[in-house]
Order: sequence, then C-alpha cells, then structure tokens
Amino acid sequence: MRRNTTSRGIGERGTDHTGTAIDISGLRKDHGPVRAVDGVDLGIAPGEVMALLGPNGAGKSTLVDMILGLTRPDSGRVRIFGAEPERAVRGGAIAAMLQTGALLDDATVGEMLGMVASLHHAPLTVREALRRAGIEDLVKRPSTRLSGGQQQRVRYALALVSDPALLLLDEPTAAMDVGTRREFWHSMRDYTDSGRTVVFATHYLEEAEEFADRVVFMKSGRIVADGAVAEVRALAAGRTLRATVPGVVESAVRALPAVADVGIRHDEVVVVSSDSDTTLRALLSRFPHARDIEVTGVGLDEAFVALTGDVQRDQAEAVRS
Ligand SMILES: Nc1ncnc2c1ncn2[C@@H]1O[C@H](COP(=O)(O)OP(=O)(O)OP(=O)(O)O)[C@@H](O)[C@H]1O
Repeated sequence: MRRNTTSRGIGERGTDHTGTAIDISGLRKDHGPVRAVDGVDLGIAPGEVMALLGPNGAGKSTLVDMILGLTRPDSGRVRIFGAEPERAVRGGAIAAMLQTGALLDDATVGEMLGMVASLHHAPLTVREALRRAGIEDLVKRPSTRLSGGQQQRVRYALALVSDPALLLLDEPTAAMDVGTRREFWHSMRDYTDSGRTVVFATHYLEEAEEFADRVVFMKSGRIVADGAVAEVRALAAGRTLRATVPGVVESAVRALPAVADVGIRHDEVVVVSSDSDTTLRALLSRFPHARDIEVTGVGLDEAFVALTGDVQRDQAEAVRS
C-alpha cells in the first residue's frame, strides 16, 4: 500500500496546504424526508488516496457535493486545507471530475481546456493537462465527437488544468471500457505520485484495492468502516483457514477460539475466524495431525457485502412491505 504524505506547503490561494486536506465534522444533509448524510466526521491527510465505497443511495454523491460546496450542509462543516469549500474551489486548490457536467458543444477539447485554464491563477498549459490525462490526440476534436469514455478523460483533463492539490472523482471510470480504465488509472499514478490528495467514489472494488491507501465505506449516510484495505477486510469478515484434519469433530472445531463459522466435508475443514493466529494455534493443539493448512484473507468485495448487506436487505424488506 502506498501512503504518500508530501504536502505542497502554504499556497498563494488562501488555503493552508500543511494541515489537513479535508476536515469534515458532524456533517448532515436531508433531501426532503431522506437523511442522505447522517453525521459524518472525516479527516483526510495531504497525499492520501482515499476510495469512497457504498451501495446505491449510501450518500457518497451528497458528501462529495458538500465537499465541493455545491450543496450546503444542514449542519456540520467542511474545511479544505483550512478554507471554506467555495474558497478552495475558487482558488483552484480543489478540483473535481463528476459523473455529469456538460462539455461545450461548439468547442474543441483544446479550446475548452484553454478557457478553463484562463480562469485560474497558476494553471497548467493545455498541452500539459492533455499529456497528464493521456489524451494529447484529442486536442482538435470537437466535444460533440467524443465517446463516453473519452468525455470522461476530457473531464479529468479539465479537473487537472488548475493544477489542484486535491482532486475529487465521482465514479471516474463508470463510462470506460477495461482498456481505457487501465490507461486512466495509469495517468492518475503520475498525479498521486507527486504527493497530491485524491478522493474517489467507486463501485469497482478492485480499483479501491489497487489504487487507494485507505477505504471508507458509507451506508445509510454514515461511515461504517474506515481504514487501510487490509484493515477493512479484517473488520468485515476476518480470515479463512483451511486444513485437512483426520478424524475431525465439528463441535470441537466450533469450540475453538475466534471461530465465526465452520464447514466440514470428509476431513477437509474450512473455518472463518476473526483471529486466525489464535484459531490456528488452538486447532494444532487440539488436532496435532492437521495438515495442508492454508490461511487466506477475504477479498474486499466480500467485506463490502458483509458491511453493506443488511442495508440492502432492509431496502428489499421495505420494498416488499
Ligand atoms: N436531489 C435529491 N432529492 C431527493 N433525494 C435525493 C436527492 N439526491 C439524493 N437523494 C437521496 O439521498 C440518498 C443519498 O443519495 P446519493 O446520491 O448521495 O447516494 P450515492 O451513494 O451517491 O448513490 P449512487 O451510488 O447510486 O450514486 C438517496 O436515498 C437518494 O435517493
């Protein structure tokens, strides 16, 4: 896991780049009768790459909108490098790539980037923004002749052009095919390797596993898990221990410490444990002839299901009743 803590120092943009990149406390937002964000506290350090995960309707987009100052919270506050979101956006310290956002119909990609660059204090050159987004070949392309995936990469270039210290991406690869997605993340590496802060909302768990230092799971407007990928996996479902145990007795395996679940077929034992070291030691003490032992972590996708499963069940029940 990469954890890069380089910050950019005090900026001329009225934002303090030495403190916390994002500081959120007690954030709450209702959409009519729906509590979309329900008391979120979150601190993100400069240089962190954080994935925001959660099922549909968890409150991710509402949270992202409040971080960007597009939506006002009902209560609580957001600070970006110590400043109000609106000020951080105006100063170019934070930029976003959202799922939607019209591109100018009668402009080429290069012209659009030039226009956005002219609004900022110390922008990248158009050529550099195109290079970093990996779309130099699209400079003369009218925006009306871009595929869905290309439009997303143009939105990425538009977000980069202010040379922001903090980038927010709301499901950035949703419209991209596998190859484009890979190229996109490759170009993101350049950005994160230079010590910038990134928060991205995604439904692709493998993207969170591969690119984030930290994952935050939201459910029903609340943060239900927050940590390094490995920590969140452990929190959700522990580890799986497999072994061949001649003469095994199920009740004896169930009685071992930290055992959450047991499956036995002939002499093959599968144990889900919240503390695999403790379970393994006890298993070997109780069954000294155990062999072919294997301990594996669960995937982030299984952790995701475990952490968000009950809300989906709640929703299914609400629909049925
Ligand atoms: N403008 C709105 N008016 C009414 N309800 C809204 C509005 N925007 C969001 N909601 C509701 O607020 C809750 C949170 O929605 P939000 O879009 O923030 O979730 P999300 O995690 O981004 O979902 P998804 O993964 O589907 O994009 C949902 O129940 C949604 O229906």
